[in-house]
Amino acid sequence: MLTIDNASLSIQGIPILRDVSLAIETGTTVGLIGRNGAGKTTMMRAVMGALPLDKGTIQFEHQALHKTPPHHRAELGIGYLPEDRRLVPHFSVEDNILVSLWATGNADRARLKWVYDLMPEIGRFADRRAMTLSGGQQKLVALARALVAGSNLLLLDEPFEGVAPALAQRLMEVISDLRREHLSVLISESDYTHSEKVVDKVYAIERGQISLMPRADAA
Ligand SMILES: Nc1ncnc2c1ncn2[C@@H]1O[C@H](COP(=O)(O)OP(=O)(O)OP(=O)(O)O)[C@@H](O)[C@H]1O
Repeated sequence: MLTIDNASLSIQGIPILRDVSLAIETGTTVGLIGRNGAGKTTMMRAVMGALPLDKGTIQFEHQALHKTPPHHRAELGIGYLPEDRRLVPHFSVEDNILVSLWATGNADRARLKWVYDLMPEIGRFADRRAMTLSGGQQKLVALARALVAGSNLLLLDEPFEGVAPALAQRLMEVISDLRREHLSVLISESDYTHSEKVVDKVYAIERGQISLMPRADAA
């Protein structure tokens, strides 16, 4: 379970996250919906350890993540799909997928095979350099990289942004299939278009403040 409690964070003295609390129960998929600049990426980066909190805590299982150096995330089974993909252009697709495991010295071939089985289209271009792929294909590769590392928790920052409808549908199928794996997943989106179909609960974020949204089907 991931629990963020009363977390506040500022960048260059400007408050960006204000007293944010959020919980992702193990095996559930949670949405984080907010407009451009609301604080979605900042929140994910705080969980990844790239930005320090001013106050509050981030706990994952029994680990105080806000005190854990960033490179320990792979060991904890935490995978991250950044909004801008961040693939290494000259690396092959497979090396890009495995790069998140190099820090742990654990190039887990079984996990790689599981990802290729989940997304067979990736296996077909595994040897190509990342820079020769389309933007949508690169998004799939970045999701594969997050999945290889993220055996416990996945943070997906706007995975559907700028993706053609057919690929967005495919990404949703892959994310839906993760339910069977008992993975905890956080998906951010600027509106509720895609994630609505795959999430168990949704938080709205606005100017760095977060609230749990009532489910439309709970009325
Ligand atoms: N490095 C930075 N320096 C200054 N301000 C920043 C920095 N990173 C983020 N911010 C500010 O923090 C706020 C939240 O940004 P963030 O990227 O988290 O939003 P977001 O919800 O992910 O938006 P988007 O959908 O546009 O990616 C914005 O007002 C942004 O300008």
